[in-house]
Amino acid sequence: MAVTAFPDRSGKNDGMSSAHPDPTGTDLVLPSVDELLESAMVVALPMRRRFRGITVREAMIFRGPAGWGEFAPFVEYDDSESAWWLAAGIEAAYLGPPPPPLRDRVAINATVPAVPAVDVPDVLAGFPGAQAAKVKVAEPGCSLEEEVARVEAVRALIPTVRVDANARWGVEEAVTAIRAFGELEYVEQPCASVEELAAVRAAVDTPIAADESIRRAADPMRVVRAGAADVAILKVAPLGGMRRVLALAREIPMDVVVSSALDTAVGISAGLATAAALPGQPRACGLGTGSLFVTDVAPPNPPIAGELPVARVEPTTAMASVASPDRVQWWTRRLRRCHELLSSGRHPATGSPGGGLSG
Ligand SMILES: O=C(O)CCC(=O)C1=CC=C[C@@H](O)[C@@H]1C(=O)O
Ligand SMILES: [Mg+2]
Repeated sequence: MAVTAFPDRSGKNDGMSSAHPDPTGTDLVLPSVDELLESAMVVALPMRRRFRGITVREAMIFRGPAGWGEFAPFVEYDDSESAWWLAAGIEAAYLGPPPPPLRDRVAINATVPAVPAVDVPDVLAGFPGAQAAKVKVAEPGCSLEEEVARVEAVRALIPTVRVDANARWGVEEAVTAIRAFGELEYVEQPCASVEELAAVRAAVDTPIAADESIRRAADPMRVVRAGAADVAILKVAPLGGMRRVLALAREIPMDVVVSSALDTAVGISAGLATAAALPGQPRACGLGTGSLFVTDVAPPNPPIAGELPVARVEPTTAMASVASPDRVQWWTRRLRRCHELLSSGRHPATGSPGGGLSG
């Protein structure tokens, strides 16, 4: 039973999507939840600034024969969606990174939370040498003028600017904002639906990137078939693992940008290993979010000349803020529920004929 490439997530088909079986597929038996819990640690990482509505990032990491894996779906995600993140963590810990690495360093973009323009230089100082920057916009409570000022403050230091609205605009609002921001590399997920992305894409010259329309979709390829985006943002944890991201990247006829799910250094190492296996000259990846943490599960690893090394990570609890007992219990229960979904063989991340992560 091999680790599959990218099975259809819609649940409508019991087979694979047209993704090619991973040529490096390796047999993998789902470890028991008790085995995972033997090495599991739950951390609560303090963040330098509010990002994605949080100031503390909780995560569970565990060790397997191939290294460390991460299980850190955002706390509001349900078990069915969270099970994809567990599949990714188990792949990293029990299979390790996919071959072949085509590079040993990966260019990363700076990530700018929804900060006032005056704070932008301090934020960018955490991403030395970055040649691109992604700016959070459509922040509740921020005026368009404040967001234009944030984008312009970033562009003054890093000319290649992306923005990410996290699906918060309607079509008209998106078009107005995009025109106000001026020259952008792309706009990530301006609206929620594929249809709205297509409408915005038809109305502006700025390229559109799809993120939530891929990582939170029953069928990640629908945005591609609808011609609703120019760039695909791929995240290892929500999409179920490194091999599934690479299989999806082979399927998608557009540039892909591997980005973080606000992972600890463990999850970031999986993202870097994935980006390192992408053919061609990938754009800068959204894998620099370690700079947003005050402490991580491994020593600080700031980018050098805008790049991060592709390397395994050996966490040390000394570096991390171990979570409180009640949060450890919450994550332990969540792991058990998601593991049950995976071991049932009914979850689309496992058990698909021809392979899969299965019990
Ligand atoms: O892409 C980046 O520069 C960093 C990653 C990033 O922006 C995100 C990580 C996790 C969840 C989201 O808030 C956000 C995104 O939507 O891409
Ligand atoms: Mg995004």
